[in-house]
Amino acid sequence: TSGSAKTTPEQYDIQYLTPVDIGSPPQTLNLDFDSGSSDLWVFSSKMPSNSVQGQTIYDPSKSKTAKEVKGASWNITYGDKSTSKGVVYRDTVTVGNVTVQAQGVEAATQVSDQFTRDASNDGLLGLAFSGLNTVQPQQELTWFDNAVKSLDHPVWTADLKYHKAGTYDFGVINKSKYAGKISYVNANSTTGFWMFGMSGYSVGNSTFKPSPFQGIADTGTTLALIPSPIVQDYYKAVSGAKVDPFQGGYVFPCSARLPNFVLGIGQTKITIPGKYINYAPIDKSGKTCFGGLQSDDGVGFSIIGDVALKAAFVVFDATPAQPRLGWAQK
Ligand SMILES: Cc1ccc(-c2noc([C@H]3C[C@@H](O)CN3)n2)cc1F
Repeated sequence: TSGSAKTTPEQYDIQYLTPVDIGSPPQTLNLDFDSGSSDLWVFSSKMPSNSVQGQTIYDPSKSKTAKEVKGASWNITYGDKSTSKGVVYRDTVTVGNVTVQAQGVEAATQVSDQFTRDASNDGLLGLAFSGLNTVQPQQELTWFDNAVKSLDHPVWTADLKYHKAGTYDFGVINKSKYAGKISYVNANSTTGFWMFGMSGYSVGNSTFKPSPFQGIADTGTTLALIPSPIVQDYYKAVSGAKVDPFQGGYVFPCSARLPNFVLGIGQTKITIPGKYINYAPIDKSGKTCFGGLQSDDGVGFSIIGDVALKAAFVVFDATPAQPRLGWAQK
């Protein structure tokens, strides 16, 4: 089998939400597909009502196929320190006409305020490696790891777009979605992440600078967090750019012209258009804007999030002997 699901950006492409059918009859929730984590968790009927503000909840008592996983619990913290936790059911989960029976569905009993405030996000579907799953005493597999046995190929692809809907495909590499050839690099999955090496970068039309660094492909992170010397080099070319400690990174006048940023990955180069890096105004005045490229200081590796991923067609190839990431222009 193979399948395709449309994914739709929230304002400023802060995250992309994808419809998922859970249970029988199907309850459709819009989830944040996150290649940087490995829990499938949802807003649920088990939460206090005041922490549900506009989201769609999963109610296992209304699903004929839901079975509680007795004694199981989960608890997760994301990069921005937001958290959620709860109990576990197994139920039928369908994404883009690919169905998994008895998928671990983690029903939230509590979520932090950042989740409650995001009315369009009904939970997350983790697409990192299952070793990062937080369910105790026994880890659950990700939806993809359960689906892979029935997929034509052990792959899924991300075709995210700037300010418009894209697609996640499972089990197939759709040639109509990219241009030229796909360039593959090995992924180091021992970290549980889709970790890979980049060879260097260039700013605008300048010469390519060899500067090897490691990063993770993270569909759940909005921006691209890369080594600070590279970020410094980029914003040197943006008039009026400066680090604003109160905003937590580089800002610049919204009227500034932003150069393209090129990432060297394997045999290919991915060009991130300057307009993707003019991420969003910091306030309603629209005078000052926040950069889509920021420093990865404090993380330990770079986080190649949506600002970069939306400039490419990305293949997450989970071939057991050697996972790898494929990159193509589009
Ligand atoms: C309110 C909220 C907060 C965080 C996230 C979130 N989703 O994916 C990620 C990144 C960071 C790393 O944790 C794994 N991938 N962060 C989503 C939210 F809706």
